[in-house]
Amino acid sequence: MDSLTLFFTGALVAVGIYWFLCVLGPAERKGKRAVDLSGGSISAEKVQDNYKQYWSFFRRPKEIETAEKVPDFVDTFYNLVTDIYEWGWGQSFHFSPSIPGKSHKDATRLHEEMAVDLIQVKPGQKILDVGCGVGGPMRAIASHSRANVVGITINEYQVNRARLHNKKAGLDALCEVVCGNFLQMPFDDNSFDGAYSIEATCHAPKLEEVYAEIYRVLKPGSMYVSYEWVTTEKFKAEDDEHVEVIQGIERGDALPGLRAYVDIAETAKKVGFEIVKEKDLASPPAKPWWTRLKMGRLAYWRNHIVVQILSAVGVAPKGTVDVHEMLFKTADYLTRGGETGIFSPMHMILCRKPESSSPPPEESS
Ligand SMILES: C=C(CC[C@@H](C)[C@H]1CC[C@H]2C3=CC[C@H]4[C@H](C)[C@@H](O)CC[C@]4(C)[C@H]3CC[C@]12C)C(C)C
Ligand SMILES: C[S@@+](CC[C@H](N)C(=O)[O-])C[C@H]1O[C@@H](n2cnc3c(N)ncnc32)[C@H](O)[C@@H]1O
Repeated sequence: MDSLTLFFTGALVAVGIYWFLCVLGPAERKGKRAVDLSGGSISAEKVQDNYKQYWSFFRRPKEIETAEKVPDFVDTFYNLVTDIYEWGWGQSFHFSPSIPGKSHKDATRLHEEMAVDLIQVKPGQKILDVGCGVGGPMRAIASHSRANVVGITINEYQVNRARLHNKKAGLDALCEVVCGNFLQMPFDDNSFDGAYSIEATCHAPKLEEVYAEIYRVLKPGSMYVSYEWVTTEKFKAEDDEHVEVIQGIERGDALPGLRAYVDIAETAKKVGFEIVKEKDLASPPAKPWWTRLKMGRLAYWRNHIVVQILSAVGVAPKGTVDVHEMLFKTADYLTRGGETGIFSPMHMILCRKPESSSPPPEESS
């Protein structure tokens, strides 16, 4: 073996060890390894077709006419992305402002705890997590508040992941997960002491429908807080670059059209809520939420190579490469949305269901 061959063999072994330790290793601790990437509840051979269907549906979010089909496509989206999210981001599928001196993990947890502090629940009370993902926020919130949390998600694969994580964390006595549509929830009227949604109701084709459902299941006098995805006052519909960024965010995140920040409180009032507080948690002095996305760019390239190799050797389903590429591009649109200030993923609204709840005013036709 000449010295050049020896050098390249050594370099390959070193890269292999680096991948094993730095790529597969840390992900394992988060609960998902690259070699376990799947299409959620979709069988491996159908992942590519499902991705194509998803893409043709959400390519033009503003033109989605059949609102009834949205939850099904959102379900498909989460089958396609859940493992990649867990592998590359962790168990909390949302953003949080950066906090100097704190890790992403701590900043995420503090953002979640703030939600439950705002709705002022007591230990033992029952609260609802609307669009709970694999339950990262639910576990942080249950540990912090000692309230009983019931989470709902449309995606069955996430239900199984969340239940597994709850059990592993020893929190299954406090945390329950239900598979269902948040537009028609399988819960009784006036049955929860509080509710929260973290970056989830943006998937509802009509915000009014999900807010009305949350209002229905809350006990009178109890509170609901939501972190909403919105376009801010800086967004100008006549600016082509703004439109490109917002459409990029909608396509890559299964959104049937982003809402303007002014619509949030209007909709909450319309279904009967009193508005207690409203604040864009992304605005200064909060530190940028998108730095975590920017810092990950090098890791995304590395991940892309890993996904390509795993897909080529048949470990990851065909189509995983397309999904990963879509997320790669989405990360860029989200970063541009943050840097330009035209988009916020954390427009916070805190509402109360009045003590004596008269039915909300009828829509005039
Ligand atoms: C609230 C929603 C999801 C928000 C975020 C949790 C996700 C939005 C974009 C996702 C990602 C983009 C790039 C991926 C990267 C290419 C890959 O290698 C590792 C995973 C990513 C970082 C991934 C992680 C989750 C996001 C940041 C929406 C859907 C309403
Ligand atoms: C971006 S994830 C956020 C998850 C979680 N809140 C978190 O922060 O980790 C959005 C969640 O909303 C859920 N969702 C979207 N549309 C839904 C619907 N119609 N009914 C129930 N859940 C839905 C998705 O399944 C997913 O779990």
